[in-house]
Amino acid sequence: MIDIKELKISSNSKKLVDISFTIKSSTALIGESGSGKSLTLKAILNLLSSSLDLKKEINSNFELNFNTIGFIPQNPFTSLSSMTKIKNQIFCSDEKKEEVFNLLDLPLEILEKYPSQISGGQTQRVVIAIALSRDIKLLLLDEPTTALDLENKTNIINIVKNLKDKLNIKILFVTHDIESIKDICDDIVIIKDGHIVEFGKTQEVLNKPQHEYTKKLFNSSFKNKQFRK
Ligand SMILES: Nc1ncnc2c1ncn2[C@@H]1O[C@H](COP(=O)(O)OP(=O)(O)OP(=O)(O)O)[C@@H](O)[C@H]1O
Repeated sequence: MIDIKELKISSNSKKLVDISFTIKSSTALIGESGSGKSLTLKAILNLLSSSLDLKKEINSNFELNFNTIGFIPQNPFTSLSSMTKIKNQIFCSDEKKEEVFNLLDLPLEILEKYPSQISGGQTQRVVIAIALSRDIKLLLLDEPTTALDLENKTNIINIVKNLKDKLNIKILFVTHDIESIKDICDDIVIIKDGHIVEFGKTQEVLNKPQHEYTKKLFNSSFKNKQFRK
C-alpha cells in the first residue's frame, strides 16, 4: 500500500493542492481541468517546479524513485525521440524487450522502426513498454487515452486492465474521463480545487455518488451512456 499521508502544494502561499489518500491496488484520481491532478503526479514523481512549495509525507514499503515508478504521459508522441530507432529507446536486455512487447501485443518488427513509422496506438503501447522495461512497482498514468481515437483508447484501456491482472504493480490513473477507469481501478478519489471531495470503491461511488460535484462530473461524462453495473 502507498499511503499519501500529506501532500500540500502551494504557490506564493496560494494553496493549490492539499490532499491525502491511499493507493491499495489501483486508484483513479478524477477531477476537472485545473483541479490539481497533474501537480499531484509531479509531486509523487519529484518533478514539481522548484518555484512551488511542497509538503509531502508518503509511506510505502518501497522507495519511490525513477526505478520504481513508471510514468505514462498524456501525449505519447512527444515522449519518443524521432531520430532514434525504437529498440535504442528501450534500455533493457533483448529478452526483456521481447517479454514486454509480447505482453503489450506489439509485433517485434516495431523494434527496428522509427516512431514516425508506427501508429498512435502502437506509440502509446511502446511508451508503456518502456515504463515496464524497468522493474517498476507503481505505474502513474496521466490521461493516457486523451490523444487517441476511440479504437486505440479501448485498446489501451484493455491493455492496462490486463497489466493490472498480470503484473504485481500498483496503479494511479489520473483522468477526467470516468469511462476509461471504471473497469481498471478498484478505488476512486474525486478532486476539486486541490481538495478531495469524495472517495471510495469505484463501483460504489459510480452507483451512489454523494457529493454534488461528483454527481455533476458523472452526469457530464456519462450523458447517454450506460455505465453503471
Ligand atoms: N507552476 C505553477 N505555478 C502556479 N500555479 C500552478 C502551477 N502549475 C499549476 N498551477 C495551478 O494549479 C492548479 C492545478 O493545476 P494542475 O495542472 O494540477 O491541474 P489538472 O487537474 O492536472 O488540470 P488538467 O486536467 O487541465 O491537466 C491550477 O489552478 C493551475 O493553474
